[in-house]
Amino acid sequence: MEKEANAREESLKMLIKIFNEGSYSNILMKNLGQKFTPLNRAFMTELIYGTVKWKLRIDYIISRLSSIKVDKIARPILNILRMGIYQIDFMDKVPNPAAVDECVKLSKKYGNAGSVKFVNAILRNYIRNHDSLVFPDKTKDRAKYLSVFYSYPEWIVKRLICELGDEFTEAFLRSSNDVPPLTIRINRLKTGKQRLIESLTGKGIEVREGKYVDDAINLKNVPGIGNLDEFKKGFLTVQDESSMLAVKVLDPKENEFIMDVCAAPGTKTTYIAELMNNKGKIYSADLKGNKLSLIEENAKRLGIGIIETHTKDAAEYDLKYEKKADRVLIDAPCSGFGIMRKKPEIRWNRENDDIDSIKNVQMSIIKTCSKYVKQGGILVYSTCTVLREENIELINLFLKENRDFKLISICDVLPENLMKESCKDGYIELYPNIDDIDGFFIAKLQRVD
Ligand SMILES: C[S@@+](CC[C@H](N)C(=O)[O-])C[C@H]1O[C@@H](n2cnc3c(N)ncnc32)[C@H](O)[C@@H]1O
Repeated sequence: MEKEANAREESLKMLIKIFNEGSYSNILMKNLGQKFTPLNRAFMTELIYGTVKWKLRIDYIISRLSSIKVDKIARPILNILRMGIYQIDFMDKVPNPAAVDECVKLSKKYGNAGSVKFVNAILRNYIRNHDSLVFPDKTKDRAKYLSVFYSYPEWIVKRLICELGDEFTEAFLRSSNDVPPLTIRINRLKTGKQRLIESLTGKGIEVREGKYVDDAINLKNVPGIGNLDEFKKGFLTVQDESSMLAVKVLDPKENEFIMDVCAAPGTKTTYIAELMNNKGKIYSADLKGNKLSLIEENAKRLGIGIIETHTKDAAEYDLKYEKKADRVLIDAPCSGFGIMRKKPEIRWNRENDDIDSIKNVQMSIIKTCSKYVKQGGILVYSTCTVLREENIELINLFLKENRDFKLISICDVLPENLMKESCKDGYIELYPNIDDIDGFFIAKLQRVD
């Protein structure tokens, strides 16, 4: 019990870091180390990710119950309330009285007698009147309703409705709140699929083969992936199938020269190297020099020796590489709306005005790095977002001004069960609600002048 109380307090501290200091939930969880039992880690993971995801809906609930405006409630107390409402609404295993008691205990420590009363009253009131809670009217203001009910900022909902339509947006928002499986990629330089599956199942881990990529395995009941021997020995890498598909579309070959220009932390760079059988050369660069060590550590762990890392702004031209690369991968910085299942705070960290500046960076990068592609060579542009203005619309704008590039079919490199109309036109849009993997965009271009 004592341990569980600590888990709640640590969760509170992490929520304050996420909401008030812009920290990322996955990085905070990774840094927890061995401080908590696997059971408590699982509890904290659900509590933190869940509270972050459902913040807007929870704040709406608080606003209906509280006489104090949500933004006037002291930060720790507000986050205690958020955790309490999340437990009452979503964590069936926590009895409601226990959720209230634990929140009251926390508010004693982080507030005063008034806050204890306040937290107690709001949570008990919510339990009593849970069923009579009224959400915004879905027939009057669809965007507002979707925003509150599924817990996304209204501007994101509006943008999505504009691009994807009403029904599709609702399905997308719903599934972007799901908990995704933990997907890993087998490192075939070091092990085989059967061998890895056997050693993981031998540890009580539930294993299911990937849906689209032969190198993908979905795992359940993993007690901390970084602690597994299989991880330490470099037999696997955590990677979603969408991200693997971008590399499948790039289709790297042994002894080629490949440029991955937005590469950190190197998930795709290292897959490229594995598919090249660790033969050839990979230029792997990122704007943020402090992230290069992640690529280098990953490469070392996986037994890869063909990667050269560089700190480089991909929007700045380097004449040295003009028409030198067999293939260039631009895994562009983007709004990230395709991966909100894994990084729920993305929705709170972006603003409407950010999209235009993101698009400007994407366009500068593609204009610059396309120059590195040799005659007949390949350029793959990918993002982890579903906004078409960052995806196919951006590619079409680029192609208008760059007649020496054309989109080419990707039917030959994708599995049958993923074939979509657009694949023959050289691109694919992936959605969690349709394809059951991260939302992604992948386009394949060839230099043809
Ligand atoms: C989507 S992430 C890349 C993920 C990576 N490809 C992987 O699979 O592990 C985009 C990366 O682009 C980097 N970035 C942002 N702006 C950049 C720029 N102007 N030039 C190069 N890299 C940039 C970010 O630091 C970030 O690491």
